[in-house]
Amino acid sequence: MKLLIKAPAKINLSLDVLHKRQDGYHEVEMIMTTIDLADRIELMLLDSDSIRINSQSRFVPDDQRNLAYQAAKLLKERYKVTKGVQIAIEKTIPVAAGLAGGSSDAAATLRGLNKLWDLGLSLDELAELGAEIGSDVSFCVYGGTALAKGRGEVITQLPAPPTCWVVLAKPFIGVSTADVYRRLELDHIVHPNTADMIKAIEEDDFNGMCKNVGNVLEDVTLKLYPEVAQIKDQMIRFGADAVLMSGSGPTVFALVQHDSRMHRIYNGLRGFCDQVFAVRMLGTRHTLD
Ligand SMILES: C[C@@](CO)(OP(=O)(O)O)[C@H](O)COP(=O)(O)OP(=O)(O)OC[C@H]1O[C@@H](n2ccc(N)nc2=O)[C@H](O)[C@@H]1O
Ligand SMILES: Nc1ncnc2c1ncn2[C@@H]1O[C@H](COP(=O)(O)OP(=O)(O)O)[C@@H](O)[C@H]1O
Repeated sequence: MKLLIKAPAKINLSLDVLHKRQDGYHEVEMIMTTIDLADRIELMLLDSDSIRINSQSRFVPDDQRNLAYQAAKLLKERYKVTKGVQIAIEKTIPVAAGLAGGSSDAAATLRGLNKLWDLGLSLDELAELGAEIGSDVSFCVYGGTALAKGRGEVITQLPAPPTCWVVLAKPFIGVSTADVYRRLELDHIVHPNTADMIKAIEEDDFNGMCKNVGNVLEDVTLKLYPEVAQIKDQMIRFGADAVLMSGSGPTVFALVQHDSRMHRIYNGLRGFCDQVFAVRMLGTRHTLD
């Protein structure tokens, strides 16, 4: 038996850090949404008691370090599953880019194995397990649009954001999330207005959404990699309605309503960046079937 599952990337429409916690993580408030840029995960049932993993990407580990492997191992141990699985990952989401590709692969593996191994778990139960793998995995289990609090695992669903294009540009660098959080100077943060961003989404107010994008990690990554700021400037010059770095970066995204401007930004950045995509946001949450 085989299952094919899509694992979509996320962007952070806003990302605020409230304080550093005793456990070393940061207390966050983030508005996250899934986009139509996805890895494909193929799960094949094995009768032997093993987890095998492969992907063609040279940037992704082919062993127990892979987050999809960790998802399978967690389910297998927690629910004493005696069957195995072969996990094949076809990467499209850029790696270490602030788009949660690894977290989404893990979340898709949790959703898929729930079915393949016939575990009967709810999305809430899968999201709780996901938090043991990484801070962004719980959100990725649900997908859609949400407010994420705690270290990222406390999820409140929101409606789909106003319709627009998302043009993503990834420079030729990868960023370590841990390093970016470590360098964040908590006393010098300009906090985004999360409440106003939620209001804009709830009222389907595109201009309000654009006005309230903000990411406190942006300054840290911009200082380390000036090319990220250059991409932002170019997107603005090409007519973006709003521009922001996603997560810890280095991917930058533009929100834009008009098709002609989307094309101008996309064509203007191609060749200048490692990878460029023009996609839509995915409004709806995942379901279990
Ligand atoms: C910044 C964000 C925004 O969505 O995403 P990415 O840029 O990674 O996509 C997330 O907060 C990243 O989530 P994720 O990548 O799952 O983080 P984890 O694996 O749990 O943690 C990696 C490291 O980041 C730091 N970390 C992460 C989350 C958090 N709330 N506080 C932290 O300080 C910790 O140092 C941790 O060791
Ligand atoms: N399935 C996976 N896909 C991508 N990266 C993975 C995966 N499993 C483990 N990783 C590791 O996780 C790190 C962060 O990957 P990723 O989730 O793409 O980035 P980000 O945390 O910036 O969203 C990478 O350096 C990679 O080695």
